[in-house]
Amino acid sequence: MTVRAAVAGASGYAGGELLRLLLTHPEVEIGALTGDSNAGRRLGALQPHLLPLADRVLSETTADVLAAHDVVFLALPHGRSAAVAEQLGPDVLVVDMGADFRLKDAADWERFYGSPHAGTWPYGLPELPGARAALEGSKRIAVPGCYPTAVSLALYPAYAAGLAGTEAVIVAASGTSGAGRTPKPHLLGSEVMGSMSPYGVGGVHRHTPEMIQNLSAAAGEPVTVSFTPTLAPMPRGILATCSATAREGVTAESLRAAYEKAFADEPFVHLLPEGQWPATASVHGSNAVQVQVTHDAAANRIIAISAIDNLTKGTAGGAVQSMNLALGLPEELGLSTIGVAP
Ligand SMILES: NC(=O)C1=CN([C@@H]2O[C@H](COP(=O)(O)OP(=O)(O)OC[C@H]3O[C@@H](n4cnc5c(N)ncnc54)[C@H](OP(=O)(O)O)[C@@H]3O)[C@@H](O)[C@H]2O)C=CC1
Ligand SMILES: CC(=O)N[C@@H](CCC(=O)OP(=O)(O)O)C(=O)O
Repeated sequence: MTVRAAVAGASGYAGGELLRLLLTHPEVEIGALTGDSNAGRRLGALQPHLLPLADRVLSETTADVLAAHDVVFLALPHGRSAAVAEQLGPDVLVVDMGADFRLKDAADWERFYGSPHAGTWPYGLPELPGARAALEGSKRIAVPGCYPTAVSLALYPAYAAGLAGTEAVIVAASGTSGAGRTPKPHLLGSEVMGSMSPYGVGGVHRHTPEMIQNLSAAAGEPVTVSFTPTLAPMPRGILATCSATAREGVTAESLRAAYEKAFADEPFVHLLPEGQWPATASVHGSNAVQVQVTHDAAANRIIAISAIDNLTKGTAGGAVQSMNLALGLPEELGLSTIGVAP
């Protein structure tokens, strides 16, 4: 089976990472590439690391250009996907890497994104309970946000096994590519290098309701999330440090057993050996997720830490993994767990 794939947002970071993966996917042929301000430019001038596509010229992002493909990936800013998606036919597989179709609760969407809710699509985090069944054969996929990917994978086994209290506290560090390619003063090298800084503090970050949605579903009861993101002086990577009160009787051993069971058959999620902790450098450019968990007995808290590459498992790799499931291809096709180090 060869599928023809179009990529909208090919000049951005998420679109560039997606193309890097699609170039080595054995069943994908790369079709139309589109941009906005960069329409008309050669991809080689914008994504020089994608040598085989250097002479491709970006088109305008219109439904006409994107239609007539088997798969359309939308790597566009929030709120831009829905208008394009609604013009694409029901037979086209549409994979939205933005947020437009992630949230189930319309009120949450309106509160955090400030626009009318477009709808909800099957959620592209296959590792969550029940997610694979919803993705298989689907023609619409909502790829998760990068922080919710890291946090949900770190904590869902503890919630699914009934081991964690319902108030999760998360501090996560992200590399600057998480903020996209549009220039902003706080992303200047001189602002970021040699410094770490929090942002979106106090329950206002738009990924908070997405984490609540995932963890509450795993727990079977409402979970609250206190989420503090921080910007780290590195181009890629997320390290999510997550904690919750341990329910009575929880030990490091019972936690480990729950996580071993949850991840036993997962091709991309790796519970590290005891005593070894996740590091962003270990998953650079790979679709792997590193997780470690323990019980802080003195504070009676579960501590779960994950590392992902925000551009790979955090968006483009998750999109390809979900596409594979939707098309009935092997889930791991075109994806690697091999990183780049040092
Ligand atoms: N970066 C990350 O780690 C992650 C990103 N995502 C999501 O992926 C999507 C893209 O993010 P990212 O690549 O980081 O962002 P970038 O800013 O790097 O890229 C944005 C892309 O969208 C295009 N674009 C901008 N405005 C419009 C518009 N009005 N209509 C059509 N196209 C437009 C840009 O085109 P041009 O350059 O030609 O103007 C560019 O190709 C976002 O929804 C983001 O939330 C999800 C998870 C992680
Ligand atoms: C460092 C940084 O700024 N990160 C982005 C997360 C981007 C992302 O993954 O997610 P979306 O698809 O929801 O935009 C942020 O905090 O807004």
